[in-house]
This record gives sequence, C-alpha cells and structure tokens, in this order.
Amino acid sequence: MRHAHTVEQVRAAEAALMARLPDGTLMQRAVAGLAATCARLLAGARGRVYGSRVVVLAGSGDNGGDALYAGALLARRGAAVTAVLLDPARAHPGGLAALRAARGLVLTEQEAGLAAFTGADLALDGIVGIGGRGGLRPPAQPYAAAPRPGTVVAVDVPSGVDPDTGEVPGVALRADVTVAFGTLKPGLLIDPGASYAGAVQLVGIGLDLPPAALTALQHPDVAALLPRPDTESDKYRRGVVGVAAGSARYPGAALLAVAGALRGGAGAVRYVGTAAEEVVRRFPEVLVTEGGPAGAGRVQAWVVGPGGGEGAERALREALASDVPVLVDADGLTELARLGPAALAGRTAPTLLTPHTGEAARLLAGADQGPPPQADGLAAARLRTAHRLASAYRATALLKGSTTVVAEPTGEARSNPTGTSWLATAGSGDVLAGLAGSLLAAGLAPLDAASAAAYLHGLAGRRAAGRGAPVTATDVARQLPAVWRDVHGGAAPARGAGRGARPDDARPDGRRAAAGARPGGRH
Ligand SMILES: NC(=O)C1=CN([C@@H]2O[C@H](COP(=O)(O)OP(=O)(O)OC[C@H]3O[C@@H](n4cnc5c(N)ncnc54)[C@H](OP(=O)(O)O)[C@@H]3O)[C@@H](O)[C@H]2O)[C@@H](O)CC1
Ligand SMILES: Nc1ncnc2c1ncn2[C@@H]1O[C@H](COP(=O)(O)OP(=O)(O)O)[C@@H](O)[C@H]1O
Ligand SMILES: [K+]
Repeated sequence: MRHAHTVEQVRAAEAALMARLPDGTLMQRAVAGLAATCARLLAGARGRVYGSRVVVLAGSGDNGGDALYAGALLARRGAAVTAVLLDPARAHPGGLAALRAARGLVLTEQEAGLAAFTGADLALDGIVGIGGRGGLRPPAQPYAAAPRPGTVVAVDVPSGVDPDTGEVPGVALRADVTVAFGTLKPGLLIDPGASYAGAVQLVGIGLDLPPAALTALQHPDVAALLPRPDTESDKYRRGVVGVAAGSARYPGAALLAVAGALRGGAGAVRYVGTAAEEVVRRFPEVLVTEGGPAGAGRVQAWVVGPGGGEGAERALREALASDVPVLVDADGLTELARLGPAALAGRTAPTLLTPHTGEAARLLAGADQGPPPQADGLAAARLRTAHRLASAYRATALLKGSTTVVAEPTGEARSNPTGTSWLATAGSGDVLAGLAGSLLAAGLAPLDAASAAAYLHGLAGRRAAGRGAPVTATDVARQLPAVWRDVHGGAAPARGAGRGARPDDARPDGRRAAAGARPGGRH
C-alpha cells in the first residue's frame, strides 16, 4: 500500500519531530536522500557524477534550500553545478552558502537565461514544494516550455502541482523523477499532477504520521483482498451478483457487465433485463430472469444501470429497495441524479456510485451543489470531485478517468495506480461495473471492491493494449483472469511507483484484507 498525506498532516508531523531534533536535521536527511538519487541518475546516464552538468532551480523557500544543499553535495563529487535563483533576495541562506562553499556557480534567472537549464545533464526543480500556491509564477514559467535537459528531478513535488489534490492551476514543470520527503503527497498520485511527477521515489526522514489522506493499492494488497474459494465454499457462499443492465437499444452493455461480473469472484451471476436471451446465448452459466430486481431471486449485491435505457428507473428503484450493496452506473446514475441523494436516504446496505466526469456533473447538479459543474472542471479536480460526491450522496464514489479515484463519505480515499488511456473505449466501464459488483457480492467492503476492481481493470486494459494498440471492452474482460494471476504472482509494479517506496508511517504488512474479503463473507 502506498500512503499519501496532505500538507497539513506533513506540517504537523514535521513540527512534532523538529521539536525533538537539532535544527536542520530533517532538511539534511531529505537532502542526503535527494543527492543520492541524483548521483544514481547521473551515474546511470553518464557513468559518473564527476564532470556532469547540474542546474538547480531555486525558489524562495525550504524547497529551494533542499535543492541548493543537494547541489552542493553533487558539486563536492565533481559535478559542475549552476544555481539559478528565481527570487535572489529570498534564496535559502544556508543552502546558498553551502553551494558557494562547494564552488557552485550562482546566477540570477536574467543572467542564466534558459541555456544552463536546457544544456544540463540533470536539473533539480526546487522552485516550490509543499508551500506552493497556484501555478508557476512568471520568472519560472519559461522553464516549463523550454527544451528538456537530460533528466528533471522534482524536489518533493513538481513545482506548479497542488500537493494536496494533483490539480494544476496554471503552468507546472514536468519531472522525470520526483523525490518525495517523509511521505507521498496526494498530488503525486492523481492526474493531472501525477502525470507531471514521473517516477516517484520516497526518502524517509523519520516523520510520525497519522492515517493517510489517500492510499493506493499495490499487487500484494489486491492479492490479499481478492476472494478465493476454500474447501467449504459453494456458489451461494461465494456470493451471487445480480446484474440489471442492457436494454433493447443497448443489449451489449448487459453482455459486457456480465462478462466483468463472471470474472470478479462471485459464485454466480444472475441477470435481469431485456437482454436475457443474448446473455444466455453468450454465457450459458448465467441465471436469467426478465423483469426487474424485485422479482429475481436472492443476490448479495446488485449492479444497476449499464445500458439500462428505459428500464433504468425501475431497476434502480427496485435494487435500492433491497438490503444488499448496490452499485449504480451509467443510466442508473442519470436516474439517481434526477432523484437526488434523498433516494439513498433509507438504505441499510452500502451504495457504490461509479460515474465518469459527465455523470459526476449530473449527480452534483442533482444534489443541488450550487451552479451545475462542468465535466472538464471536475476532471481537473478529481479528488475533490470524488469527495464531494461521496459526501453529497453519503455513498462510496468511484470517479472514472485518467486516474480513477474512490472516496468514502468518511473521507477515506484511494487512487488507482494502474490503467491506460486505451481504456477510454466504449463499454469498458460496463466491464468495470460488473467486476466491482462481483467483488461486492463476494463480501468486499465498497472501498475495497471499488479500488480492487479499478486496479484489475487497469491492469487488464494495459495487458490488452500490449505495447500500444487499440483495445475493445471485450478484450479487457478477457484479460481479467490473467491479471488476477499476475496480482497473485507479484508481477509488474504500478505506474509511478518508486520501488520499495514506503512512507514513514507504513506498517510492514500495510492494511491487509478486510474481514469481508473471506470467501462467503458478508456485510
Ligand atoms: N515538511 C517537512 O517535513 C520537510 C520539508 N522540507 C522541504 O521544505 C519544503 C517546504 O518549504 P517551505 O515551507 O519553505 O515552502 P516552499 O515549498 O519552499 O515554498 C514556499 C515559498 O515559495 C513561494 N511560493 C509560493 N507559491 C509559489 C509559486 N507558485 N511559485 C513560486 N514561488 C511560490 C512562497 O513565497 P510567497 O508566496 O510568500 O511569495 C514561499 O517563499 C518541502 O516541500 C520540502 O522540500 C525538507 O527540507 C525537510 C522536511
Ligand atoms: N484517459 C483515460 N485514461 C485512463 N483510463 C481512462 C481514460 N478515460 C477513460 N478511462 C477508463 O475507461 C473506462 C470508461 O468507462 P465509461 O466512461 O463508463 O465508458 P462506457 O460507458 O463506454 O463503458 C473507465 O474505467 C475509465 O476509468
Ligand atoms: K519542487
């Protein structure tokens, strides 16, 4: 499990630790880790640190101080280091003195121009860290548009990225590697910020941190969550998932949601709706009923809405009246947006909403949250949007897109590290809905079901796309058994994951399987 903490959490932990340690200790720990990573990168690219060209972009705070001190350590190993001060009057005095003492060159941004940056083997982005607000200011903006140096290493956070949310409110500097101190920040794990961070590495500095504001699953976490039949299992104890999907207009959505559900670990899939004939023809193992959820037999979770068309209203109403977890997707969400959060008020079992940003905009408008939001704005503020949905509907919200984010009404949140933009293909969301519903039926808690499903779905998309080729939703569903095996085999780390990265608060076992992950487990 990877953990990310907000600026406020980091500041509090930092203050507590600094009170017990001599001045400057934390910064020196951070700097030592940062310089070691830079030295490794230079040695990897050029064979040695000696003689390499390093540029330090230094802003006015401690982030600039970290970069200057690291520059000094590299200069002492023979690198030719140039510091460019973006706010010369406020540059970190200790860092500046250290760099000068190590014979580094110190220039203002007017003196340096862009040449030192573009010609460097390695550039350190120490413009701004967790103290940053807004995008890059004008003196730093040209670096974002300039030709790239060999490698850009962001100090703690890529400058211009909001550390708490991953929002990029203006111009930001793209990094190849981000060296984060003490813990990851949510903005490193959520697009658009995550796409600026490159590979994220963690340097422990000894912070004593509270529970993370955001977590991201890794292979062992997902493996521990996935249900596995035991000797006492039968199909009912493994869970039956009900799928109310498809319509005369969109029969394919029923097939795709069922395909996802069949590969999600439930013991049986029950389909209700107008595509019953097509479903049995394609998947003879599925139990089918025409009509709505109320007339179908007992299930342990419902999936309602994919391609639901004109039947979505009834399916939603009947599923919500049940006492089992309900996943609402697609047309079910449009219907729910019309009804507003009151439609969930009487529920005794969990509800999981799986909107893309367009559906999220409708849901928030339906929750009467001020002027109707625009989908583009919601995509740029993914974590905030997921939290808003979860809190407005008092339900678990999985917001789909370039980084899928899951939020609980309690404030707990997860970002998904797998996936590929090849998944932006018609029907792939239907597969995800079926898969997540199946995990709910198998007994996983909604946050676990949603985040494990997004993880597997993202891996399946990548596997289907191979080195980069269009995929269909059917391809994604077909890859699910293989990625299930990959996860258990401990293969391939997720995108942007620093190897061995573990925040200061991580327990060696991470947060293991929820109790409900046992085969046959129930809410
Ligand atoms: N916490 C820890 O445990 C540890 C933290 N450490 C390090 O400290 C860093 C935090 O340092 P910090 O608090 O000095 O803030 P920092 O990010 O340097 O920025 C503040 C300065 O930038 C300015 N500024 C603001 N926005 C801006 C913008 N958009 N563009 C340009 N400038 C902008 C702002 O000026 P103002 O807004 O007042 O004009 C202010 O002067 C942290 O990220 C990590 O690297 C490690 O050394 C050790 C352990
Ligand atoms: N740019 C992207 N990068 C990664 N994944 C994406 C991107 N755009 C969409 N996806 C994923 O593709 C799937 C699309 O789902 P959805 O929008 O519901 O499509 P449909 O309704 O056609 O099934 C979701 O899992 C979503 O997270
Ligand atoms: K930075």
